[in-house]
Amino acid sequence: MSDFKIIDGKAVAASVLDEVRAETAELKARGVTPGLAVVLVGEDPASKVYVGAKDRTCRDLGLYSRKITLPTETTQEELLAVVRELNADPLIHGILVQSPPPKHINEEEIIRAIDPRKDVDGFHPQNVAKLALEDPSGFVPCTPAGSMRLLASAGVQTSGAEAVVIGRSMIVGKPMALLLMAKGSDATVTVAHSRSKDLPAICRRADIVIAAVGRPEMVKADWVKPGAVVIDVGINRVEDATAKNGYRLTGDVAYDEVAPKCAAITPVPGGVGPMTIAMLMKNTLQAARQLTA
Ligand SMILES: Nc1nc2c(c(=O)[nH]1)N[C@@H](CN(C=O)c1ccc(C(=O)N[C@@H](CCC(=O)O)C(=O)O)cc1)CN2
Repeated sequence: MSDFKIIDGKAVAASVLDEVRAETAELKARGVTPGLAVVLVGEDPASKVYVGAKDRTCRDLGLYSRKITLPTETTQEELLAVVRELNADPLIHGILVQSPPPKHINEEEIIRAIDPRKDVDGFHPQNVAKLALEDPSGFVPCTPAGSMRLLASAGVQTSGAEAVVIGRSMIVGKPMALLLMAKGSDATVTVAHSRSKDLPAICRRADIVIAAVGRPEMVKADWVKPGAVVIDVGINRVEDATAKNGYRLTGDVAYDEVAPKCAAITPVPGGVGPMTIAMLMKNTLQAARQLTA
Protein backbone atom coordinates (compact mmCIF):
# COMPACT_ATOMS: atom_id res chain seq x y z
CA MET A 1 0.00 0.00 0.00
CA SER A 2 1.56 3.33 -0.90
CA ASP A 3 -1.27 5.66 -1.95
CA PHE A 4 -1.92 6.68 1.64
CA LYS A 5 -4.04 9.68 2.62
CA ILE A 6 -2.37 12.42 4.65
CA ILE A 7 -4.93 13.75 7.11
CA ASP A 8 -4.53 17.53 7.01
CA GLY A 9 -4.98 18.81 10.58
CA LYS A 10 -4.51 22.43 9.57
CA ALA A 11 -7.37 22.26 7.08
CA VAL A 12 -9.73 20.46 9.47
CA ALA A 13 -8.81 22.88 12.29
CA ALA A 14 -9.54 25.81 9.97
CA SER A 15 -13.03 24.46 9.30
CA VAL A 16 -13.66 24.00 13.06
CA LEU A 17 -12.47 27.57 13.65
CA ASP A 18 -14.84 28.84 10.94
CA GLU A 19 -17.71 27.18 12.80
CA VAL A 20 -16.57 28.75 16.09
CA ARG A 21 -16.24 32.19 14.45
CA ALA A 22 -19.82 32.05 13.16
CA GLU A 23 -21.25 30.71 16.45
CA THR A 24 -19.31 33.33 18.44
CA ALA A 25 -20.85 36.10 16.33
CA GLU A 26 -24.33 34.70 17.09
CA LEU A 27 -23.60 34.55 20.81
CA LYS A 28 -22.20 38.08 20.81
CA ALA A 29 -25.35 39.32 19.08
CA ARG A 30 -27.20 37.99 22.16
CA GLY A 31 -24.85 39.96 24.44
CA VAL A 32 -22.45 37.18 25.45
CA THR A 33 -18.76 37.35 24.54
CA PRO A 34 -17.11 33.99 25.29
CA GLY A 35 -14.04 34.61 27.47
CA LEU A 36 -11.00 32.37 27.94
CA ALA A 37 -8.27 32.78 30.57
CA VAL A 38 -5.00 30.94 29.97
CA VAL A 39 -2.51 30.82 32.83
CA LEU A 40 1.15 30.16 32.11
CA VAL A 41 3.55 29.60 35.02
CA GLY A 42 7.24 29.69 34.14
CA GLU A 43 9.34 29.87 31.01
CA ASP A 44 8.86 26.58 29.17
CA PRO A 45 9.55 27.57 25.52
CA ALA A 46 6.99 25.21 23.93
CA SER A 47 4.31 26.28 26.44
CA LYS A 48 4.95 29.93 25.55
CA VAL A 49 4.33 29.10 21.87
CA TYR A 50 1.06 27.27 22.64
CA VAL A 51 -0.24 29.94 25.03
CA GLY A 52 0.56 32.67 22.50
CA ALA A 53 -1.31 30.71 19.82
CA LYS A 54 -4.35 30.27 22.10
CA ASP A 55 -4.44 34.00 22.83
CA ARG A 56 -4.12 34.95 19.12
CA THR A 57 -6.75 32.43 18.03
CA CYS A 58 -9.26 33.75 20.61
CA ARG A 59 -8.76 37.32 19.41
CA ASP A 60 -8.98 36.33 15.77
CA LEU A 61 -12.34 34.61 16.35
CA GLY A 62 -13.80 37.45 18.43
CA LEU A 63 -13.50 35.75 21.83
CA TYR A 64 -12.31 37.67 24.88
CA SER A 65 -8.83 36.44 25.84
CA ARG A 66 -6.93 36.94 29.07
CA LYS A 67 -3.36 35.64 29.10
CA ILE A 68 -1.88 35.52 32.60
CA THR A 69 1.85 34.89 32.79
CA LEU A 70 3.33 34.14 36.19
CA PRO A 71 6.99 33.70 37.19
CA THR A 72 8.49 30.26 37.76
CA GLU A 73 8.70 30.92 41.52
CA THR A 74 4.90 31.35 41.83
CA THR A 75 3.74 29.33 44.83
CA GLN A 76 0.92 26.81 44.93
CA GLU A 77 -1.15 29.22 47.08
CA GLU A 78 -0.58 32.13 44.68
CA LEU A 79 -1.65 30.02 41.71
CA LEU A 80 -4.71 28.74 43.59
CA ALA A 81 -5.64 32.37 44.35
CA VAL A 82 -5.45 33.25 40.62
CA VAL A 83 -7.69 30.29 39.76
CA ARG A 84 -10.23 31.25 42.45
CA GLU A 85 -10.38 34.80 41.11
CA LEU A 86 -11.00 33.51 37.59
CA ASN A 87 -13.70 31.14 38.89
CA ALA A 88 -15.56 34.19 40.24
CA ASP A 89 -15.02 36.42 37.18
CA PRO A 90 -18.19 36.73 35.05
CA LEU A 91 -16.19 37.76 31.94
CA ILE A 92 -14.37 34.42 31.99
CA HIS A 93 -16.19 31.26 30.83
CA GLY A 94 -13.15 29.03 30.27
CA ILE A 95 -10.01 28.60 32.39
CA LEU A 96 -6.90 26.57 31.76
CA VAL A 97 -3.50 26.30 33.33
CA GLN A 98 -0.90 25.38 30.73
CA SER A 99 0.74 22.02 31.32
CA PRO A 100 3.38 21.18 32.41
CA PRO A 101 3.69 23.69 35.28
CA PRO A 102 7.02 23.97 37.18
CA LYS A 103 7.90 20.91 39.27
CA HIS A 104 6.99 22.41 42.67
CA ILE A 105 3.35 22.93 41.58
CA ASN A 106 0.83 20.22 42.48
CA GLU A 107 -1.03 20.19 39.16
CA GLU A 108 -3.80 17.89 40.34
CA GLU A 109 -4.77 20.25 43.16
CA ILE A 110 -4.83 23.17 40.70
CA ILE A 111 -7.07 21.27 38.28
CA ARG A 112 -9.48 20.37 41.10
CA ALA A 113 -9.64 24.06 42.10
CA ILE A 114 -10.95 25.11 38.66
CA ASP A 115 -14.73 25.46 38.56
CA PRO A 116 -15.70 22.35 36.53
CA ARG A 117 -18.19 24.48 34.57
CA LYS A 118 -15.19 26.53 33.33
CA ASP A 119 -12.76 23.60 32.92
CA VAL A 120 -12.41 23.81 29.13
CA ASP A 121 -9.44 21.39 29.23
CA GLY A 122 -11.79 18.70 30.53
CA PHE A 123 -9.26 17.60 33.16
CA HIS A 124 -11.39 18.12 36.33
CA PRO A 125 -12.65 14.83 37.88
CA GLN A 126 -16.27 15.92 37.30
CA ASN A 127 -15.58 16.25 33.56
CA VAL A 128 -13.63 12.99 33.47
CA ALA A 129 -16.68 11.30 35.04
CA LYS A 130 -19.03 12.96 32.53
CA LEU A 131 -16.90 11.67 29.66
CA ALA A 132 -17.05 8.14 31.07
CA LEU A 133 -20.82 8.54 31.52
CA GLU A 134 -21.19 9.95 27.98
CA ASP A 135 -22.83 13.08 29.40
CA PRO A 136 -22.48 15.78 26.70
CA SER A 137 -22.62 18.64 29.23
CA GLY A 138 -19.02 17.82 30.21
CA PHE A 139 -15.88 19.06 28.47
CA VAL A 140 -13.89 16.61 26.39
CA PRO A 141 -10.08 17.09 26.50
CA CYS A 142 -9.05 18.99 23.38
CA THR A 143 -6.42 16.68 21.85
CA PRO A 144 -8.52 13.49 21.90
CA ALA A 145 -11.60 15.45 20.77
CA GLY A 146 -9.52 16.79 17.87
CA SER A 147 -8.23 13.32 17.03
CA MET A 148 -11.80 11.98 16.82
CA ARG A 149 -12.69 14.85 14.52
CA LEU A 150 -9.72 13.99 12.27
CA LEU A 151 -10.88 10.37 12.05
CA ALA A 152 -14.37 11.54 11.07
CA SER A 153 -13.00 14.01 8.52
CA ALA A 154 -11.07 11.20 6.84
CA GLY A 155 -14.23 9.05 6.72
CA VAL A 156 -12.70 6.41 9.01
CA GLN A 157 -15.22 3.81 10.16
CA THR A 158 -14.66 3.34 13.90
CA SER A 159 -17.64 1.06 14.52
CA GLY A 160 -16.39 -2.47 15.06
CA ALA A 161 -12.79 -1.43 14.37
CA GLU A 162 -9.88 -2.63 16.53
CA ALA A 163 -8.28 0.50 17.97
CA VAL A 164 -5.01 0.49 19.90
CA VAL A 165 -4.20 3.55 21.99
CA ILE A 166 -0.52 3.66 22.97
CA GLY A 167 -0.23 5.75 26.15
CA ARG A 168 -2.49 6.03 29.20
CA SER A 169 -2.20 9.72 30.12
CA MET A 170 -5.14 11.66 31.54
CA ILE A 171 -4.68 14.29 28.78
CA VAL A 172 -4.79 11.91 25.79
CA GLY A 173 -4.66 8.13 26.23
CA LYS A 174 -7.51 7.54 28.70
CA PRO A 175 -9.99 10.06 27.22
CA MET A 176 -9.15 8.85 23.71
CA ALA A 177 -9.98 5.27 24.72
CA LEU A 178 -13.31 6.43 26.24
CA LEU A 179 -14.22 8.36 23.08
CA LEU A 180 -13.39 5.46 20.78
CA MET A 181 -15.46 2.99 22.81
CA ALA A 182 -18.40 5.37 23.37
CA LYS A 183 -21.80 4.69 21.84
CA GLY A 184 -21.74 5.90 18.25
CA SER A 185 -17.99 5.32 17.89
CA ASP A 186 -18.23 1.67 18.93
CA ALA A 187 -14.59 0.68 18.48
CA THR A 188 -13.01 -2.26 20.32
CA VAL A 189 -10.26 -0.55 22.28
CA THR A 190 -6.94 -1.73 23.73
CA VAL A 191 -4.88 0.69 25.80
CA ALA A 192 -1.18 -0.19 25.68
CA HIS A 193 1.62 1.43 27.67
CA SER A 194 5.26 1.11 28.64
CA ARG A 195 4.62 -2.06 30.69
CA SER A 196 2.62 -3.80 27.94
CA LYS A 197 4.17 -7.04 26.74
CA ASP A 198 5.08 -7.14 23.05
CA LEU A 199 3.81 -3.72 22.06
CA PRO A 200 4.55 -4.28 18.34
CA ALA A 201 2.31 -7.37 18.31
CA ILE A 202 -0.54 -5.51 20.08
CA CYS A 203 -0.18 -2.65 17.64
CA ARG A 204 -0.24 -4.95 14.58
CA ARG A 205 -3.82 -5.99 15.50
CA ALA A 206 -5.07 -2.45 15.09
CA ASP A 207 -7.21 -1.01 12.34
CA ILE A 208 -6.69 2.34 14.08
CA VAL A 209 -3.48 3.24 15.95
CA ILE A 210 -3.38 6.25 18.28
CA ALA A 211 0.24 6.95 19.24
CA ALA A 212 0.44 9.11 22.37
CA VAL A 213 3.56 8.10 24.27
CA GLY A 214 5.86 11.08 23.81
CA ARG A 215 8.75 9.00 22.43
CA PRO A 216 10.12 10.20 19.10
CA GLU A 217 9.47 7.79 16.19
CA MET A 218 8.80 4.80 18.46
CA VAL A 219 6.14 3.23 16.20
CA LYS A 220 7.94 1.50 13.33
CA ALA A 221 6.69 0.09 10.01
CA ASP A 222 6.60 -3.50 11.28
CA TRP A 223 4.24 -2.42 14.13
CA VAL A 224 1.52 -1.43 11.69
CA LYS A 225 -0.95 -3.62 9.81
CA PRO A 226 -1.19 -2.76 6.10
CA GLY A 227 -4.16 -0.45 5.54
CA ALA A 228 -4.33 0.81 9.15
CA VAL A 229 -5.15 4.40 10.04
CA VAL A 230 -2.52 6.09 12.22
CA ILE A 231 -3.12 9.16 14.37
CA ASP A 232 0.17 10.50 15.70
CA VAL A 233 -0.39 12.59 18.81
CA GLY A 234 3.31 12.96 19.69
CA ILE A 235 4.96 16.35 19.31
CA ASN A 236 8.61 15.83 20.18
CA ARG A 237 11.36 18.41 19.82
CA VAL A 238 14.53 16.62 18.72
CA GLU A 239 17.90 18.27 18.28
CA ASP A 240 18.77 19.04 14.67
CA ALA A 241 21.93 21.00 13.97
CA THR A 242 20.76 21.67 10.40
CA ALA A 243 17.54 23.37 11.56
CA LYS A 244 17.46 27.16 12.01
CA ASN A 245 16.34 26.95 15.68
CA GLY A 246 18.43 23.85 16.48
CA TYR A 247 15.53 21.41 16.68
CA ARG A 248 12.85 19.78 14.57
CA LEU A 249 9.44 18.43 15.48
CA THR A 250 8.74 14.76 15.13
CA GLY A 251 5.88 12.52 16.16
CA ASP A 252 5.74 9.20 18.01
CA VAL A 253 5.56 7.45 14.63
CA ALA A 254 8.47 6.89 12.23
CA TYR A 255 6.48 8.64 9.52
CA ASP A 256 8.63 7.95 6.45
CA GLU A 257 8.58 4.18 6.93
CA VAL A 258 5.06 3.87 8.39
CA ALA A 259 3.08 6.13 6.03
CA PRO A 260 3.41 3.92 2.91
CA LYS A 261 1.80 1.01 4.84
CA CYS A 262 -1.21 3.07 5.96
CA ALA A 263 -4.58 3.90 4.51
CA ALA A 264 -4.33 7.27 6.23
CA ILE A 265 -1.96 9.01 8.64
CA THR A 266 -1.56 12.36 10.39
CA PRO A 267 1.73 14.25 9.90
CA VAL A 268 3.72 16.06 12.61
CA PRO A 269 3.60 19.02 12.49
CA GLY A 270 0.26 19.82 10.87
CA GLY A 271 -1.80 16.90 12.18
CA VAL A 272 -3.29 16.63 15.66
CA GLY A 273 -1.51 19.75 17.06
CA PRO A 274 -3.63 22.41 15.33
CA MET A 275 -6.79 20.53 16.36
CA THR A 276 -5.95 20.97 20.04
CA ILE A 277 -6.40 24.73 19.86
CA ALA A 278 -9.43 24.52 17.57
CA MET A 279 -11.24 22.20 20.00
CA LEU A 280 -10.30 24.48 22.91
CA MET A 281 -12.14 27.30 21.16
CA LYS A 282 -15.16 25.01 20.72
CA ASN A 283 -15.07 24.08 24.41
CA THR A 284 -14.91 27.76 25.40
CA LEU A 285 -17.99 28.45 23.31
CA GLN A 286 -19.76 25.51 24.99
CA ALA A 287 -18.80 26.88 28.42
CA ALA A 288 -20.09 30.35 27.56
CA ARG A 289 -23.40 28.90 26.33
CA GLN A 290 -23.87 26.66 29.36
CA LEU A 291 -22.97 29.36 31.89
CA THR A 292 -25.33 31.92 30.35
CA ALA A 293 -28.28 29.67 29.47
N1 LIG B 1 -3.54 22.81 29.79
C1 LIG B 1 -3.11 22.15 28.71
N2 LIG B 1 -1.78 21.95 28.55
C2 LIG B 1 -1.34 21.25 27.46
C3 LIG B 1 -2.26 20.78 26.47
C4 LIG B 1 -3.63 21.00 26.68
O1 LIG B 1 -4.52 20.57 25.89
N3 LIG B 1 -4.02 21.69 27.81
N4 LIG B 1 -1.78 20.18 25.30
C5 LIG B 1 -0.37 20.24 24.99
C6 LIG B 1 0.12 21.48 24.30
N5 LIG B 1 -0.80 22.16 23.38
C7 LIG B 1 -1.78 22.94 23.91
O2 LIG B 1 -1.77 23.37 25.02
C8 LIG B 1 -0.55 22.19 21.98
C9 LIG B 1 0.40 21.39 21.39
C10 LIG B 1 0.67 21.51 20.02
C11 LIG B 1 0.00 22.41 19.24
C12 LIG B 1 0.31 22.61 17.79
O3 LIG B 1 -0.40 23.29 17.09
N6 LIG B 1 1.43 22.05 17.32
C13 LIG B 1 1.90 22.29 15.97
C14 LIG B 1 3.39 22.59 16.04
C15 LIG B 1 3.67 23.84 16.84
C16 LIG B 1 5.16 24.06 17.11
O4 LIG B 1 5.82 24.61 16.26
O5 LIG B 1 5.61 23.70 18.23
C17 LIG B 1 1.65 21.07 15.11
O6 LIG B 1 1.65 19.95 15.64
O7 LIG B 1 1.49 21.25 13.91
C18 LIG B 1 -0.96 23.20 19.82
C19 LIG B 1 -1.24 23.09 21.17
C20 LIG B 1 0.45 20.12 26.28
N7 LIG B 1 -0.01 21.02 27.28
